[in-house]
Amino acid sequence: MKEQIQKKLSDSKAARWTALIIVSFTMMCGYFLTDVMSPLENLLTTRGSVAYFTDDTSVPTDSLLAKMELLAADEASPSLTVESLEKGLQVQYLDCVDGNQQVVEKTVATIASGEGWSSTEYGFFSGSYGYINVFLLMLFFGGLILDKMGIRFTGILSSGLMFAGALIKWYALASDFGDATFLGMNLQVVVASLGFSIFGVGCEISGITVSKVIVKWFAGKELALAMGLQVAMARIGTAVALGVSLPVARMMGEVSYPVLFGAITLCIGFLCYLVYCVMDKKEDASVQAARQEAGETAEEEGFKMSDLKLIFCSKGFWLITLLCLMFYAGVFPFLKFATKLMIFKYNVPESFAGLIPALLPFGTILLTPVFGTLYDRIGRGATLMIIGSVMLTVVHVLFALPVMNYWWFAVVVMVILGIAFSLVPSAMWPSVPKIIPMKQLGSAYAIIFYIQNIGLAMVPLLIGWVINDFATQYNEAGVVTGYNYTVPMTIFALFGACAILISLMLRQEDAKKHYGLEEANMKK
Ligand SMILES: NCCCC[C@H](NC(=O)[C@@H](N)CCCCN)C(=O)O
Repeated sequence: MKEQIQKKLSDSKAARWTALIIVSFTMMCGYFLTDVMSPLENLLTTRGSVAYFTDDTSVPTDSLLAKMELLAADEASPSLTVESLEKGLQVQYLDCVDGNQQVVEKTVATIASGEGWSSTEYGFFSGSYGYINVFLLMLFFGGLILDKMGIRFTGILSSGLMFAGALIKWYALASDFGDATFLGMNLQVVVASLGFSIFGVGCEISGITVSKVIVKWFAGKELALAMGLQVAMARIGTAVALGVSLPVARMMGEVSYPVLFGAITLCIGFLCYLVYCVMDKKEDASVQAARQEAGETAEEEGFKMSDLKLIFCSKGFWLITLLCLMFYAGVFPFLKFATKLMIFKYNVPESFAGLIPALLPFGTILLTPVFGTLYDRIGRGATLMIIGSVMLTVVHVLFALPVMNYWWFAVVVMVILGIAFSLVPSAMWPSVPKIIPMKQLGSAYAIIFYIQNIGLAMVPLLIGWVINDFATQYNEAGVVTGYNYTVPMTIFALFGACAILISLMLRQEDAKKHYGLEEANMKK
């Protein structure tokens, strides 16, 4: 009789890659929503509506109407209103071209309404992703819930929270709050930030859940490649958000439409996670059956609070956590301000400005799995993290330079940042299971994400305030004329410098404790 060996579902290549694609899709939708507002900074911080012309230039409608009135002053022209400006309308107005007053003729492509937020309010809103996670310790509890209640319950809860938060954010942006305030802050900013905070809780808890899902299905197999592919799919979400959000908002004349689209995709992501739960149940059943066949009756011991001690006492764990804080503080918050940086520092036309930051996640889509495979097969994880941190620092120093303000230079620098942003995540995340055992992994990822969220919450707040108070340039009439990005970009470079230091310490610690960070992941 042929001997039958009971196999786990995850031993099937098709099954484990299917599970990966499903959970990665849910995360991709989350990443789309995370950055969907980043390219809209300029529109959000514009007061009143803006007329965009077919030649890709734009003028606030108030100023356009004034310039049109000026030209029509001595003619018996009908009185002009914002409502009379519409798509396809040919307008003539007096404008200063090369120092001379000239009559300019243009065609209106679209009218979009700005929200009139200050840079500080925009920074507050961008950081709100992490407020509940940080101040209500939600990520910490999320890790405990994950280790106690399991992957299925936690994933459903967190993807539901992402969807709910996205709906609140959309409601805030689609509604007119007039001049209403809450605790002295623009009410629209407050409600949008509340939605983004709730979404942030869901997105981060989904992140740790998906990490645990991947370790469950891929441990001892293509772990780093799988993690790299999950991150690559997430980056598609970020890239699409950065690339299409502004054109969509301009076309629809409203900042809320890209968010509505994001909320719809999150609903689909939620449904996908339910499908994964069916697979997860089958995997558990197959593991149970395989154990019984092998005569292993003892159940794996559950998570205990005392297990946290092991995590907190590990120096390697703390170094990875601090590296994560510093490295990510130099990337995700930077993306929130990158589109406006392209417009004002590198003079990129507004409709293309989001495409240059979008190069960053696009590059990582290919490179993260490549570096993941490299780590799986050759090792050198700690060294990859050092190289990535050096590149991050160089990039921000180059962005801080007051010279070389050419669009092609910004493209080159962004590509380098893309390589750095592939190197560090593809080596850092698969290194955590080498330091912390599976049983405490949910809590370990949660603590790392928690500390990382302090950066994701506070850095946009800091940079928004710095741009508002130190980088904005005004003319004598108090009108904003441009921005000087030297100080904000120098702050980002400092995060990179800290990341270099920490990654060097991590390699040293690895050599002492033999975590195996420089060794290959795949067992031959
Ligand atoms: N297996 C862990 C993968 C983590 C990927 C990592 N994500 C994060 O660090 C999140 N805490 C923050 C994501 C913010 C955008 N939603 C990544 O590199 O994206």
